[in-house]
Order: sequence, then C-alpha cells, then structure tokens
Amino acid sequence: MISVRNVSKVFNAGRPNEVTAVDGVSLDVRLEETTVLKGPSGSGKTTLLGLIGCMARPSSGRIFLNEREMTSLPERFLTDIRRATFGFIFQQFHLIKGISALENVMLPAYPTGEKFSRLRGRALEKLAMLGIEKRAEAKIEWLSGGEAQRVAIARALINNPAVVIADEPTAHLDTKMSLEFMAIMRELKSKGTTIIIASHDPIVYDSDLAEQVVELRDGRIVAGGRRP
Ligand SMILES: Nc1ncnc2c1ncn2[C@@H]1O[C@H](COP(=O)(O)OP(=O)(O)OP(=O)(O)O)[C@@H](O)[C@H]1O
Repeated sequence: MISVRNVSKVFNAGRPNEVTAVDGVSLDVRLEETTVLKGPSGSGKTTLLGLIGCMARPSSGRIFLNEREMTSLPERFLTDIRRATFGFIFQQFHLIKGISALENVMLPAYPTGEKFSRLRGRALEKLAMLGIEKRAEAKIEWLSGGEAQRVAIARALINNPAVVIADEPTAHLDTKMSLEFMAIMRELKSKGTTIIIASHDPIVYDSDLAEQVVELRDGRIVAGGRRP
C-alpha cells in the first residue's frame, strides 16, 4: 500500500508567484491495483505523481510505502528506493535521440552497476515482451509513434518495478494507440504490477482497468481518495 497523508506541495513559497499545486491530499494506492488520477490541466496530477514516485518531496504531509515513511528518508536512500520501486512513463516519452531503442531501455539500469551482458539481455526481453525486439538497434528518430511508445514502456520496466507511474500517457496518441497502451497496462496488471496513471482521457479513466479513480481540482481531491 502507498499511503498519502495530508500531502501538500507549494512552489515558490513566500513569493508573489506562490502556487499550492497539491493541497492536503490523502489517498491510499493499493498494491497490484490500478489507480487513475483524473482532473483538468493544472489540477496537480503531475505534481502528485512526482511526490508519490519520490521524484520530489512534499512541502508538508507524509507518504508511506508499505508503512515505511518515504518523506523522511535521506536523498541517497530515496534514490535507491525510487529506482527499485518505480518505473516512469512520460507524456512525451522523453526518449533520447541519436542512440538506439535498446540503449534507451538500458539507461535507467546503468546506476545499478549490473553486468552489461545481463542488462542487455533483460532490455531485449522487455522489447520482446512488447513485440519490438526487431527494432532494438534502430535509433529513436527512426521509430514510428507506436514503436517509440513501446520503447518508453520497456524503459519504464527495465528495473522490474513494482509500481508503474504514467503521466498523461495517451495525450499524444490516437484512439488505436491509446487502446493498445491500455492493453499493455492490462497485461502488466495481470502480472501483479501496481499502476498509477494521471490522465484526463476517458479511454483511461472510464476503463474497467481503473479500480480507483481519484479526481483532483486545484490541487484538492474532489472525488475518490480518502478523508485526511
Ligand atoms: N516546478 C513548478 N514551479 C512552479 N509551479 C509549478 C511547478 N510545477 C507545477 N506548477 C504549478 O502547479 C499547478 C499544478 O500543476 P501540475 O502540472 O501538477 O498539474 P496537472 O494536473 O498535471 O496539469 P497538466 O495536465 O497540464 O500537466 C499548476 O498551476 C502549475 O503551474
């Protein structure tokens, strides 16, 4: 269980441009389930995903992963836990041009110091699982949109994360590709992966895959979630 308790995130605190992006949010993300954060642009979805995925620290409130408080851990431990626990899929994929699909997939695992041949083997396995192992050596700029999306998913899975976090994953995809994305999420879920998606796309939040839908507005939960 990931427990978010009364979490807020304030940017530019004390300045005229102060923004409370997340405002007193409490929610439980049950492991092996799919949670969707829904809400209009600017409602705080990306910020909340970043807090849950330990990419940033809240201004106040606490986040627990299996009862272990993440918010009090020193940065060094947090980085290790982040790498071992979470896989991130970004809206624009954030793949690196000029290097191959395979190299992109391997990147998040380099800091683990794992033997190159083993790491390469695992990256190829992930590409095969997504049906694009034939494109392993292709440079990112040679890939179609659908192939690039699969490489981005393979990269998120390279460290075998327990939790996959996806930020507006279908925002730049057509309906067919969006449905393909959801089919891949379904497959991951069937293997026990916890999935957290921020999206204002009905293909995502109306899917039967979305076991918990939490609606945000102005940084606050307006539907779903948990009382503080
Ligand atoms: N690093 C930052 N510095 C200052 N303000 C920020 C920062 N990140 C986000 N914000 C502000 O916090 C609020 C919530 O933004 P956030 O990106 O979390 O919302 P969102 O629901 O994910 O929106 P979108 O779907 O457009 O990404 C917005 O007003 C945004 O401008």
